Amino acid sequence: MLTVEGLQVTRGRTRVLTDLTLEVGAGEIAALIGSNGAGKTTTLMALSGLLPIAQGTATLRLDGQTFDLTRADPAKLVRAGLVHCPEGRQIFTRLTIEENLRLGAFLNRDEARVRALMDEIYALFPVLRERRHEAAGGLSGGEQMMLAIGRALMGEPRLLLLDEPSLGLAPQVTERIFDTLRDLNAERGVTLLLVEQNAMMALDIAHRGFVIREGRVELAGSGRDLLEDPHVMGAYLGLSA
Ligand SMILES: Nc1ncnc2c1ncn2[C@@H]1O[C@H](COP(=O)(O)OP(=O)(O)OP(=O)(O)O)[C@@H](O)[C@H]1O
Repeated sequence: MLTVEGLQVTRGRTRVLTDLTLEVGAGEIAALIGSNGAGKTTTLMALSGLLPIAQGTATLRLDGQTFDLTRADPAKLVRAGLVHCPEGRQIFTRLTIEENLRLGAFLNRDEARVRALMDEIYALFPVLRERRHEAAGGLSGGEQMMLAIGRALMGEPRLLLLDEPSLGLAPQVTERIFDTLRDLNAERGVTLLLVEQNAMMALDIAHRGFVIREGRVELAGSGRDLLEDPHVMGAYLGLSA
């Protein structure tokens, strides 16, 4: 579904992605892991058109259509099903929960469909329904993450780029979020490309994992293989296996 080869991205004066190559198959959960500053967030931003790609190729294939991510119009990509749930959640704290959700469907003119999507998200995260008319800023960190994921789902993603869903959340809340991600993938067939500091959690649900270091993929393998590789856990992530 997604093929990236030799991707190079510069931020300021730094070439952050030096030569990034990866592949994500339809229906998979793929995880990008690696230490701070390795280039994980930059990868997602480049793929969704938020940062220019200096060199390399990035191709998305959906339903027989091919999109060149190095030059595609971001709105067209969203319409095709590439949705980015950014780092730090980026919800609108003064808007209500429902207003935030609606923003995720800004390209959708079919009100009945928008309502149906919202109902699906409320079924997934009932707390959002209960508080739908409240300002989103009053939600806890975990609830805000649910809202950020919900808003992304309003765009009916086929490929969801998800940046650090566990950021700042308590372990039980992170677990709940990861269970939901696993269900979204297994039951609704949403392909996920996940960036995570919490490598253990991410690799545990991922079909494929990529260890990023200095803007390139240093190691790739199945989630299970990487999880069981003491070299990965020790040398790259500063964790003991
Ligand atoms: N706005 C920016 N301008 C210039 N350089 C930046 C900018 N944002 C990030 N960088 C640099 O890009 C590099 C990679 O950052 P990136 O956010 O992609 O890393 P990451 O792997 O996602 O790590 P983190 O988990 O800390 O976000 C870092 O060296 C960082 O200093």
